[in-house]
Amino acid sequence: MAGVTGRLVRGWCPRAVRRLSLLLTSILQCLSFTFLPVAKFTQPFRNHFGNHCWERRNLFCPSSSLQVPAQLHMSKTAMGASQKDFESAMNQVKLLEKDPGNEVKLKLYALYKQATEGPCSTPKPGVFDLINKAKWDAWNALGNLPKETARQNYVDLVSGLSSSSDSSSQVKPEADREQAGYETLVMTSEDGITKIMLNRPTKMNALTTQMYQEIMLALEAASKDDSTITVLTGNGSYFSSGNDLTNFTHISPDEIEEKARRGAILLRDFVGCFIDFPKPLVAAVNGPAVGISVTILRLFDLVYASDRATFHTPFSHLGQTPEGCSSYTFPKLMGPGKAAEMLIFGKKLTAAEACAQGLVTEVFPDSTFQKEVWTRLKAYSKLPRNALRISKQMIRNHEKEKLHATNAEESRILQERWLSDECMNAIMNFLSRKAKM
Ligand SMILES: CCCCCC/C=C/C(=O)SCCNC(=O)CCNC(=O)[C@H](O)C(C)(C)COP(=O)(O)OP(=O)(O)OC[C@H]1O[C@@H](n2cnc3c(N)ncnc32)[C@H](O)[C@@H]1OP(=O)(O)O
Repeated sequence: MAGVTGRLVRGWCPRAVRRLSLLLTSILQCLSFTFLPVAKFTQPFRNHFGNHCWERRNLFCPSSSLQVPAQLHMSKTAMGASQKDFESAMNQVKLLEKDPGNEVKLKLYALYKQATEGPCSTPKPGVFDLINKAKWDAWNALGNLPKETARQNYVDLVSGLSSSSDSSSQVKPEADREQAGYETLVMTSEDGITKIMLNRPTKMNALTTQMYQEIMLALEAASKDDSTITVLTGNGSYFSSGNDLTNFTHISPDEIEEKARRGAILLRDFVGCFIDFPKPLVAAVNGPAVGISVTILRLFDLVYASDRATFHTPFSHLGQTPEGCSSYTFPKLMGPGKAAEMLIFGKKLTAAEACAQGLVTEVFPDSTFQKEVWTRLKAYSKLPRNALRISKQMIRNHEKEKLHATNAEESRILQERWLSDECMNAIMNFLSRKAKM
């Protein structure tokens, strides 16, 4: 990478050098994937390389396997909760049906640490270690709060959560329940359908690193909830404009290679979630789709599109290469020639063309799109849940291994592409296009 940078810098005018520096500090923020906002501090508990399972237990109760200090084994006093109450609260947390949200999880974490270890005395994590820093800040903010009080507060907090969780579980399953804890998505469950809506309409639902993470979290939750069908759609005029190109900002030159490596891991995990998703997965493509939001469509079981939608994969224009398993799925679906037009030459398809190629299942007039799609899906969601799930898996299992291998290879190749001059220049052009107007 140093070679590429050196080559580029030599012979450039100062303005170009500044632009290069912007670019280099920018490229592949999609790679700064651990730089999640505090709200997503659950991420470290994810097994990146494994089976996409989330180990929430560790967050709520970070030391469930930890020996409780002897001095905590005391009976309930006027001061507060007994050790038994505390342990029972820890168990209750693990049983919570509804995610209490990251703010509450931070509080639980802090109180737990204070109750078991006392005031925070560990070194403050670095400024870039946002997740651990958020946890450290929450713990440190408790100052010298006595262990007993922290324990009581923990028990009280969990008790409040459990009662609100009880009352929410009495809500009729049909009720539209918006899931808390997402900043870039709106996730709702209604009529046996879990809807994940991309929610950055002013940016055409361009996918930020946070969004990739939240989509993975949402899919994980949807795979386990009691819904029959999961739907991905977009808020506003676009389905999604693909990878957010401002992800490629604020990265220093010496970080680039490492961030590219981590970016490839995130890409592989993100696409892996779609390959492995166990229930019927539907895309309601409400408007134009670009890049990765097009390629992953072949991993859905149904793709319903508005007649206003278009399908565009301008990878070559961006100095990049196909992902989302499209280098395997598109030629298989539409033949190598049509796939080449899309994936190599960036030909944009209309909804009708995408339907003719088999990428879209059915096209609806934009004016009736929402009504027709949701009526159809509500009817489907009443079909026997397990039969749908098993049938989906029977269809998908044939090619799962091939899909994972393709996904790994595409991610590896993109990792290299992100470091190329072609990719840097293309992204710089996009970022500077408004300035040129
Ligand atoms: C872990 C995964 C790693 C990534 C895997 C690889 C993924 C690859 C891809 O997805 S490649 C595709 C990347 N996307 C694009 O190239 C699209 C870029 N955007 C556009 O071409 C246009 O914005 C448009 C055609 C989508 C819409 O054009 P228009 O109708 O003229 O609107 P604006 O351009 O004014 O857009 C409004 C507003 O949104 C911002 N925006 C739109 N798309 C993106 C984007 N992809 N990245 C960043 N920002 C985007 C645009 O800048 C405007 O913002 P502003 O009003 O200027 O603040």
